[in-house]
Amino acid sequence: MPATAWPAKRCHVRIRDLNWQTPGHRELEHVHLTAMPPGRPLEMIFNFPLGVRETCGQEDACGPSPIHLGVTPPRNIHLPRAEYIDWKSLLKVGVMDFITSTAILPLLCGCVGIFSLFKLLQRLRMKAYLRNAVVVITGATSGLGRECAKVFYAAGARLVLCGRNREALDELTRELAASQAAKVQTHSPYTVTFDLTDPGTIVAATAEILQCFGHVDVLINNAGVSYRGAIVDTTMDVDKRVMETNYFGPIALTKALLPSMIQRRQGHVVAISSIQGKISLPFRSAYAASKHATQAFFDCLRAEVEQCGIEVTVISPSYIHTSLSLNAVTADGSRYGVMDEKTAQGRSPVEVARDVLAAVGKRKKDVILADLLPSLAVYLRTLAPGLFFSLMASRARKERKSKTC
Ligand SMILES: NC(=O)C1=CN([C@@H]2O[C@H](COP(=O)(O)OP(=O)(O)OC[C@H]3O[C@@H](n4cnc5c(N)ncnc54)[C@H](OP(=O)(O)O)[C@@H]3O)[C@@H](O)[C@H]2O)C=CC1
Ligand SMILES: CCCCCCCCCCCCCCCC(=O)OCC(=O)COP(=O)(O)O
Repeated sequence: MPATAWPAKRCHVRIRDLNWQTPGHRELEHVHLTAMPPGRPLEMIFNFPLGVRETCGQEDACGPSPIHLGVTPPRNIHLPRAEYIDWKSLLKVGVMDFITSTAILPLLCGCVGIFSLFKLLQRLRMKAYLRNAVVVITGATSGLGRECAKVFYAAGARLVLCGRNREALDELTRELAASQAAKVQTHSPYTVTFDLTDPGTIVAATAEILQCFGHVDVLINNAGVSYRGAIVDTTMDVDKRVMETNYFGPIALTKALLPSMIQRRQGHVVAISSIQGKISLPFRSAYAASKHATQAFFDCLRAEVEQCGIEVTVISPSYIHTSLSLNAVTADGSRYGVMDEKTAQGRSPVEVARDVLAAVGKRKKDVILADLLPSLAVYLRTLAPGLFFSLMASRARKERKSKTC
């Protein structure tokens, strides 16, 4: 359509943010340029405002109406080159061309095939790694430890279940024996009772385990206790108790088993830490400190024993629905005894146990098991510490207020 057929009415021309005038100073309104590879005739869509009816060389057009000008834009209409090209449409056409071209389909199929094969091999390797492996789990009487016992049992591991409560360990053993879910050959677990705050019992338990099995393939340091209290009110005995349970106990157990692992040039040490091993929350001082120490110790260990063929995995979960808050110790050493809302809303321990199994099977080094907010908090602590500390201070003010009011 020649330029003379453009609407006689005064309209505005708008191309993205550009206003420009047509030859003869007639203004068009809402002209949209569509796909126009260089050298192709210009196509314009005249989009008249509601209520304005106009004949744009077509029958009574109202609203968007494409007009193929059949000419290149007049010289006195200056449009930047980019405005001539609808990149989206061009990209779509390009991608479709690329996909339907002869090479890409076989290439895509090949990639999917290789990826599936890789995943299959990874699963087989993981299964082989855990089948018949001697796996020691501390804190198996409750929460995450109990669920870990179930998933590692179903994977065919030879379990050593540790805890302070013999009855609870026996009950778990009966439950495992009654479960039918396993697809592989399972092994009746061995149970050992000891208290992580008592170094003597740790040494004796290690000797018992090594005497019975000869070696340990995987040690899962899961047992732990949390804490609720203000630093100013907390006795040193409480700080020590939390550190003994969460830090000194697990490292004593690890050190007791390490020589046999080094001798075999094989073994895997797992630490169930916490997001609070990476960030510190107010009124959790003893717990956060013990988890930070755990993270640091096992990071050092990983570096030191890598050349001996020993793997170290630190797992940092966010809230899990267990008895952790109920069992937490308070500033004066008494049991907190409250199921916190955040704990109750936490992930199911079954799911977390499956993630632990996968992390161990894949020999991961450091795993965060958390939603977006706690994960972001970890990065914020590193990238914008000032902002993170302000957020924590305001959290402390709010929490203190809710306690006193
Ligand atoms: N729940 C959560 O929100 C989160 C938990 N974690 C971590 O997960 C791990 C498991 O805790 P979870 O299952 O949640 O809590 P639970 O309280 O349910 O389980 C804790 C386990 O640790 C054992 N334990 C505690 N003190 C000792 C001790 N002195 N000696 C030997 N065993 C002891 C308990 O044994 P007993 O039955 O004898 O008391 C119990 O089996 C902990 O390390 C915790 O820090 C990490 C992030 C979040
Ligand atoms: C860019 C925006 C970033 C926004 C970040 C805001 C910071 C918000 C703070 C989030 C804190 C998450 C805390 C998670 C704590 C946690 O998961 O702890 C796990 C435990 O070990 C639980 O133990 P507890 O005894 O405390 O129940």
